[in-house]
Amino acid sequence: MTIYQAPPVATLQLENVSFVHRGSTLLKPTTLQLAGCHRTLIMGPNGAGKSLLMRLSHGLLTPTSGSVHWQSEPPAQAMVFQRPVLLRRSALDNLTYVLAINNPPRPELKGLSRKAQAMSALEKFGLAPLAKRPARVLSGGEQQRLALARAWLLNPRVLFLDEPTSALDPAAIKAVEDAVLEFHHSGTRIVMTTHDLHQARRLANDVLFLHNGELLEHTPANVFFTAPSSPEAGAFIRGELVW
Ligand SMILES: Nc1ncnc2c1ncn2[C@@H]1O[C@H](COP(=O)(O)OP(=O)(O)OP(=O)(O)O)[C@@H](O)[C@H]1O
Repeated sequence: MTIYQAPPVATLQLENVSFVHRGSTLLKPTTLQLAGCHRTLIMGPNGAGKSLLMRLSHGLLTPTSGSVHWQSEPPAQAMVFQRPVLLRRSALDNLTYVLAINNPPRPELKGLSRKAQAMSALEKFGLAPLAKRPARVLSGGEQQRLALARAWLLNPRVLFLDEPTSALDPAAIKAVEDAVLEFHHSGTRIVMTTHDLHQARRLANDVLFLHNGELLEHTPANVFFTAPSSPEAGAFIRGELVW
């Protein structure tokens, strides 16, 4: 059996990154470093700038000022959204499509046809019986697993997830969390937003806490949950209304 050892993940560096839209500063100048293969959870109230920070980090948005860079070659990256964006095709075809435009395959799938690679991803995420079903009629949880299967085929070294479980029931949440842990165990760095404190406690190695477009904390999870340094994070953890 070949054991695939993932190489170290490049460090992401944000230097004074801000985002201004029509005169409003939505993200104040932010400097941070994400090093190592950790699971980083981004938390904060609605409108705090969590998604913005993630989209800027992933390169979907250009900062108004400052710079986003990787300390070596930018790694393969994928992003999973709250509402998965799927093509009007079958579940299987959604995956073969992404394989047709992205190379190379995951090391453990090398030598397999695109269809066989896609089927193996569907099996991995418990979707094989739904392979022929149109992706858009799948349930919310199934669609999210399909989005994760698609991300898995891209073999990302960094996976960004923007509130991937906010519309899901407990069983579907568990399936997504298991998948996140499996990505991480296979050497993928995780960066994820959530509103769910229990989920953050289950998954986080470290936490970024944002409030009103400002990064107030970047701390190891155990410190964040027991001794947050900002009053806003303290109130947020206690479940008090913060905005
Ligand atoms: N591309 C954009 N252009 C202009 N404004 C934006 C853009 N993206 C987000 N915003 C605004 O920036 C603010 C922060 O949005 P963001 O989506 O980052 O918040 P969030 O912390 O993820 O909130 P939620 O928990 O509600 O998802 C909001 O007022 C939003 O309307």
